[in-house]
Amino acid sequence: MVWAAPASSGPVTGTVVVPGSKSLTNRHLLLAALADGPTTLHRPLVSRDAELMLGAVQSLGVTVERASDDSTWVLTPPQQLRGESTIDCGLAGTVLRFVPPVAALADGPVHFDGDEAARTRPVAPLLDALAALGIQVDHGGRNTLPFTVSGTGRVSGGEVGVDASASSQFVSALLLAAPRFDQGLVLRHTGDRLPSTPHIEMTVQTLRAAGVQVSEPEPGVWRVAPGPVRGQRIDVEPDLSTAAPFLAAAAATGGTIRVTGWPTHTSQAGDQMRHILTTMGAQVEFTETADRVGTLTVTGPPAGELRGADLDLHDVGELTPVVAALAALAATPTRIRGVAHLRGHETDRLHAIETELSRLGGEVTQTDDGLEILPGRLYPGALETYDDHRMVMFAAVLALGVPGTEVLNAQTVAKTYPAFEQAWSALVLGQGATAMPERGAG
Ligand SMILES: O=C(O)C1=C[C@@H](OP(=O)(O)O)[C@@H](O)[C@H](O)C1
Ligand SMILES: C=C(OP(=O)(O)O)C(=O)O
Repeated sequence: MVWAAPASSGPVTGTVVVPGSKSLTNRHLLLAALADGPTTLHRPLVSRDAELMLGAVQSLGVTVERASDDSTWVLTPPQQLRGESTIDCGLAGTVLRFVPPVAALADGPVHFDGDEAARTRPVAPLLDALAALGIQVDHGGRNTLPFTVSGTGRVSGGEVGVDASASSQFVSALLLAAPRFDQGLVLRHTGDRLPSTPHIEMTVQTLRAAGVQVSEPEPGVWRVAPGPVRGQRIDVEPDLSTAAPFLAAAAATGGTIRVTGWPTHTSQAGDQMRHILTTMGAQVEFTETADRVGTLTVTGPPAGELRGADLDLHDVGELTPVVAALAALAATPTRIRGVAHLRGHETDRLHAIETELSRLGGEVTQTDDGLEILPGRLYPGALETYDDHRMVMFAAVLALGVPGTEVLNAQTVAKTYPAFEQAWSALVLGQGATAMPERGAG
């Protein structure tokens, strides 16, 4: 599908309700498979990545009841996780990395495959760690998809190292399954850098909320005690990284965007947009509206006054495409650092951003670990999106300032937000205040 993404004809203003967090939904779905009773998810993300994780846990024997409007999912784990199954990872890092350690607890072989592009996403350090824990993994020497984990119903656990410099998800994956290992796990990160640490903190908090004992005896070492994982009732937070392009729209156009349901305290990377947008000259306000949630309001500076910035996005790499698009609309240069690992995301994101911004005439240079973006006039063109949902969001933000921009294969945004184009167009064209109707409120 070619999407004619709208340009703004003035300040973009409105109230936005974004869908549930991908990272939280998929952690809770996975833990539901390991739990000692049913788990109820209220307002889960309904998107390709969430459906892939749901399909994965169903293949392992979890039963799922979905409310007709998908506002609630109830998951009941089996007595014994089932082998002889096949898992489609699609292009979801969370499925590719989080499910294999759980598959080792199944009672037979579990086969993994996914999209062509997923075969180039890093997974070898995780497979090596599983092998070091005595789990049989067959990958035909490729060290990537497709591979088979031969579950035997139990994993003894113990101590293991993993080099997670390519993805924090290797650490999260091992920690999430660890309470069900006989001896639990002591995990040591062996690499020199560790990206996306808020996502590891999210894993630790999610485990603790399910009654699991987790400690970090020293930086880069985690200890998970063996024990039950409690089935729970969870209200899934909105996805703050999905909120990022909407907030960017206010910043780029001198408009005002309000996002409701913003958690007061959260481990989500998207929360960092508050700091990034303030640095670039926007005004950011948070008003608590109920217990532990509020409304985040971003008001952009007057047209032409958005500033570039020097930003280390190592901890929040998934924000890079949207921030890069915003930087291209700013009045002064931007440097983005600390995100070399984005070369192993849904696509090589540094290459993708450089190529697509250059296509519109933007001045952008890829560095060892990031991007330098200079202000300048942009011209319309048709932007490739590389099967990457965040490249669709990148293109949407750029298009605000470049009338006539087209976005190719825009439906790939369904990885995390199937209704993104409609919500975005309605907001930018001023037709609707709410980007997504609130489902199953209350
Ligand atoms: O654990 C998670 O839910 C995620 C961790 C991060 O991965 P990397 O550490 O590979 O960047 C992040 O970029 C991704 O969008 C989601
Ligand atoms: C890197 C991302 O996804 P994944 O969970 O597939 O790694 C992302 O959503 O930006």
